[in-house]
Amino acid sequence: MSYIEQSSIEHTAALITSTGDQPPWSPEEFEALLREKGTSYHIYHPFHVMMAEGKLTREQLQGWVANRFYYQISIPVKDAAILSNCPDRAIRREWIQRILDHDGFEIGDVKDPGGIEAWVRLGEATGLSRDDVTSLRFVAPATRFAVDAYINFARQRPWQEAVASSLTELFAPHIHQQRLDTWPTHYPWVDTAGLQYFRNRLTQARRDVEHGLRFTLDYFSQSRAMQQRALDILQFKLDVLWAMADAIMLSQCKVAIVGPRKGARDE
Ligand SMILES: O=C(O)c1cc(C(=O)O)c2c(n1)C(=O)C(=O)c1cc(C(=O)O)[nH]c1-2
Repeated sequence: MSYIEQSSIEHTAALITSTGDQPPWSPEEFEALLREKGTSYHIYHPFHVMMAEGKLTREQLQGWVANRFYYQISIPVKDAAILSNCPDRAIRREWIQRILDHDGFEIGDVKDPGGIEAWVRLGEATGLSRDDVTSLRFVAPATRFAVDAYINFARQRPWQEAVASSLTELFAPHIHQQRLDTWPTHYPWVDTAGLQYFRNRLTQARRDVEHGLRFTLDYFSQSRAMQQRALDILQFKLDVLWAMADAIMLSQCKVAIVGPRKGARDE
């Protein structure tokens, strides 16, 4: 059964009322199980391991940045889907900050270009042009499929499930810090000003996850079955990130073996 079939709205309702054989885990046990999922975070994917060890070529690092831009522009769309499904004003007031973080804003004298713009500057710091990044011409088809699965999940599933799917951010500060620590040594040709995106996310991700985790621990604690559902959702999102890394790695291999796809890189 697929993630989505497994979790029809009727099924979610059944999970709430299900007594099951076992009582719910305590909040501490449940949180520990969510955190244990970090063992399959994409920081352990061979492509990210190579990145951290300085083994990527310039073209491979550029390929990662260009592909990841599709994730960057999709995050606020995903967050807008959550807002559109959520009737709870208090949740929406907190959640909307995520869209501002990525899209940026200008309110009176206060301006923030936002995370998407910071990612374009990261691309420029690696030697790509703004158009190389924003045109999406280097994005591999399977990267789109993986990222679109995440957007579709947020559109189609109850907003509480979509909130839980953001919890991979529990593990994100570590990978951002790893890049800040290793890139200047391994990839000295990358302008360090371009690493600002990673610096910004250290605090933003911790704040986001504090909110998302508090909500998930509370909402999904009504039964053991619901807690298991939250763990499965987190696994789905880990798989999205892993699949994205697979897609990026394979697209870089193909470039090396058979040359660029027509319409990409040779333009
Ligand atoms: O660079 C990364 O490895 C990484 C991972 C993740 C994540 O774990 O989902 C996010 C980000 N970065 C990130 O920058 C970001 O803004 C973000 C938002 C979300 C989300 O699910 O809402 N994940 C992530």
